[in-house]
Amino acid sequence: MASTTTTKMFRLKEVHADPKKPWIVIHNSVYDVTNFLNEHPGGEEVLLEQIGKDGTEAFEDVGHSTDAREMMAKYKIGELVEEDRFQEEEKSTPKTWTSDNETSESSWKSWLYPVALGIVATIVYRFFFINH
Ligand code: HEM
Repeated sequence: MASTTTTKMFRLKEVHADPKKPWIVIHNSVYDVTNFLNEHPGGEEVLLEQIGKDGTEAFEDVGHSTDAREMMAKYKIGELVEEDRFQEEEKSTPKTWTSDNETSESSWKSWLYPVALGIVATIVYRFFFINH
C-alpha cells in the first residue's frame, strides 16, 4: 500500500502566489519551490516572478539543462486538473511546419544562399584566370 503513488490534482487558483509558500506551474505540473528559492542557480528573483502561475514559457526560454529537468522531480507536488491545463504548443509545432504554405515560401529562400554563393565564386574564379 505504501508504494502506491497517487498524483495530487490541483486547480490553478490553488497554486500559491505567496512568496512564503511559493508554487509554480511548469508543463501542467505543480512545483513547491519553497526550499528551492535559495538553491536556484538562476536566483530566487526569477522564480518569484512566476509563482502562482504558469512559468512554462519562462522556464523553456532559459533552455534549462537535463540536470535541471531531473532536479524538478524533487519539488513536484502534483498536477493541474484537466480543465485548468495549458495547451502544450511545442508538440503541435512540427505538424504546422510541414503543412503550412509558409514552408513552400521559405524553401525557395533556402536556394538563394547557395546560388548567390555560386555566382560570387564564379566571378572570383574568372577574375583569377583573367589576371594570371
Ligand atoms: C523547479 C523548477 C526549476 C528548476 C529545478 C531549475 C533549475 C535550474 C538549474 C539547475 C539551473 C542551472 C543551469 C541549468 O542547469 O540549466 C537554472 C538556471 C536558471 N534558471 Fe532555473 N529552474 C527552475 C525554474 C525556473 C523558472 C520558472 C525560471 C524562470 C525564468 C528559471 C530561470 C532560470 C535562469 C534565468 C537561470 C540562469 C541561466 C543562466 O545563467 O544561463 N528557472 N535553473
